[in-house]
Parts: sequence; structure tokens; C-alpha cells
Amino acid sequence: MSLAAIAARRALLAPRPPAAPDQALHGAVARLALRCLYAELTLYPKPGLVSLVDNGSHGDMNAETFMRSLFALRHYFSRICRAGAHGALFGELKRLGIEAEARMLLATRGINTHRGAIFSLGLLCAAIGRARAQGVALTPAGLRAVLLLRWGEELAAHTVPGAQQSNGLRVADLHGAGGAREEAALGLPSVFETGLPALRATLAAGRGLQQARIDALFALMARVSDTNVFHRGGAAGAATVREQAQAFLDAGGTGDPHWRERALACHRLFVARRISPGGAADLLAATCLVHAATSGTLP
Ligand SMILES: CC(C)(COP(=O)(O)OP(=O)(O)OC[C@H]1O[C@@H](n2cnc3c(N)ncnc32)[C@H](O)[C@@H]1O)[C@@H](O)C(=O)NCCC(=O)NCCS
Ligand SMILES: Nc1ncnc2c1ncn2[C@@H]1O[C@H](COP(=O)(O)OP(=O)(O)OP(=O)(O)O)[C@@H](O)[C@H]1O
Repeated sequence: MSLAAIAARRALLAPRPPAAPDQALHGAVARLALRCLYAELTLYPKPGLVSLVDNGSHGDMNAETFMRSLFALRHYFSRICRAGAHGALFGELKRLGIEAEARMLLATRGINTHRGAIFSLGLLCAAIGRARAQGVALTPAGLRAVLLLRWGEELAAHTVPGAQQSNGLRVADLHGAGGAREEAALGLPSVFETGLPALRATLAAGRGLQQARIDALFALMARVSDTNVFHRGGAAGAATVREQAQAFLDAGGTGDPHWRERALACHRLFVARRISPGGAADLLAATCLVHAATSGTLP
């Protein structure tokens, strides 16, 4: 072995200095975001959505496509958390988001798996970084206030060059669907006012995280103005999602002993109609991120 090779090996084996506290936070936030997206992917039954069990209403993607995309996003969530901590303007977050979309498309060979998640979870990671840097307590109200105060105005005016062709903008015009943009500009009300209370109510009732995630997903489906649903199913598809989700909740959600059969029946109906509540799925992952980040799991 050459001297240079020995030196390189020694450098590799040498103990590393501990990461600076803020660097450790950005890494931990990124890992949390990925874990929440993975938890959404593996949750089952999820009406019309991709899981490890089946591809739901999707012909062009499966769990493997989502896993490849997740792996490609691991640095993005850490970078956007750091940018938030350093007080970045929304333009900088947007640049990181557009770069992450390109990485996702490269990893999936052009399939949109995490566009909504890059946006909503990216914003939350930035808000967590910002809250910590400013000494704001990591509570749901604190996070939402940071998000709105720092980026609310810019989010309300947010457009992306070349996005005129997006499904979201088309159906926003056609059906008046708010989509990801409106949701973010209002400080993710579906996450803070619907998903999180539903998740925590099920946990408080003594049921586990899996059931809490199912209840949160159905609560989100009943509320969210989901451009994915409008794009594929039109106004009728959106009404079906709302009605089916509300019926599941009215029957007691996962508190009903037959909840699994109900959720499976809903899954089969959505697959038959090619409906996929992808916006609600993204917001479920966002809900899990807020829950975990505000429960003392971060360094
Ligand atoms: C705003 C975005 C999401 C564009 O949305 P648009 O509605 O035009 O596109 P599209 O129909 O493809 O929807 C994107 C995704 O949003 C998700 N979504 C749909 N409805 C909703 C909703 N009501 N709430 C949250 N997410 C939703 C869907 O899963 C969908 O995949 C985004 O693509 C964008 O601006 N990208 C640039 C990157 C960026 O600015 N990032 C900022 C980093 S914080
Ligand atoms: N588990 C999941 N299964 C399916 N979609 C999900 C899941 N989790 C999140 N999503 C969201 O749903 C979106 C994919 O939906 P869809 O395929 O309808 O979008 P599209 O590619 O924009 O439209 P289309 O393929 O109909 O032209 C993803 O971008 C993602 O944000």
C-alpha cells in the first residue's frame, strides 16, 4: 500500500470531531422528514395511494420509485433547514426546492413522486431551522407563526417560471381548487388545524401511531382542496373523496372495530375510479413531521 493510501485510510479511521449543534439539528430534521415520508409510504390501507402492498390508482409509480426519490432528497431537507436558520428569503428556499425537484425527476426517470412534499415539508424544515435559530419554542403555534411571519407574504405571491402548464394551476383555474400554494400561503391550516388534532386525538384515545396516521389521513381527505384529485377525477372525484372520508370519520374512524374493512372498501373504490388523494398524503407526512418535531425528538 502506498504512503498516500495509508494516510487516506488513517484519515478515514480517525475519530471525527462532533458536529456543531446547529449542523446536528439540520441533519436530525432531514432524517425526521425522510422518516415521516417513509411512514406515509408504508401506511396501509391508504385510499388510491401507493404503498408497499400495491400501487393504488397509479400505473407509472410504485414503492420503489418513492424510495429512489426519497434517497435523492436526503440532502435537500438538511440544506433548506440550514437556509431557514440563516434567515433566507423565500427566493432561496424556492431555488433549493426547484433543485430538489430536478434531483427527484432524475432519480425517478421523470415521475413526480414528491413534488408536493418537497414544497410543504421543505417549508416546515426551514421553519424549524428558523424557530431554533431565533429561540422560538418548537410548538405547533410557534412553528406556524415563524412560517407565516417570515415567508407568508412571499408565499402568497409565489409563482414558478414555466409553471403555467402545471396540473395544479390548470385545475385551480377550472375548479377554484387552492392546492399546495394556497395551503402554504395560509400557514398550512390543514396540517395545524386538521391533521395534527386528528393524529393527537387518536393517540390520546390510546390507539397507536398507525391508527392515528389513518385517522389523520381521512381527516385531511375530508378537508383538503387537493389539485391531484381535481386533476384526475374532476369535481365529482373531489366530492367522492370528501364524502367517503367524512363517512369513515362519522363511523368513528379507527375507533370503529370494522375500520380496516371500511378503509379497504374506500381504497378499492378510489382505484376503480383512478382517484388519488396525493395532496392529503403529502400533508399527512407534514403532519407527522410537526408532531415529531414538537414532541421533543430533536437535539
Ligand atoms: C407550488 C408547487 C407545489 C406547484 O404546485 P402546482 O399546484 O402548480 O403543481 P402540482 O399540481 O404538480 O402540485 C404539486 C403537488 O402538491 C400536492 N398538493 C395538491 N393539493 C395540495 C394541497 N391542497 N395542499 C398541499 N399539497 C397539495 C400534490 O401532491 C402535488 O403533487 C411547487 O411545485 C413549486 O412551486 N415548486 C417550486 C419549488 C419551490 O418553490 N419550493 C419551495 C421550497 S419551500
Ligand atoms: N403514497 C402516495 N401515493 C401516490 N401519490 C402520492 C403518495 N404520497 C404522495 N403522493 C403525491 O401524489 C402525487 C402524484 O400524483 P399524480 O400521479 O396524480 O401526479 P401527476 O404526475 O402530477 O399527474 P398524472 O400522473 O395524473 O399526470 C405526487 O406528486 C405526490 O405529491
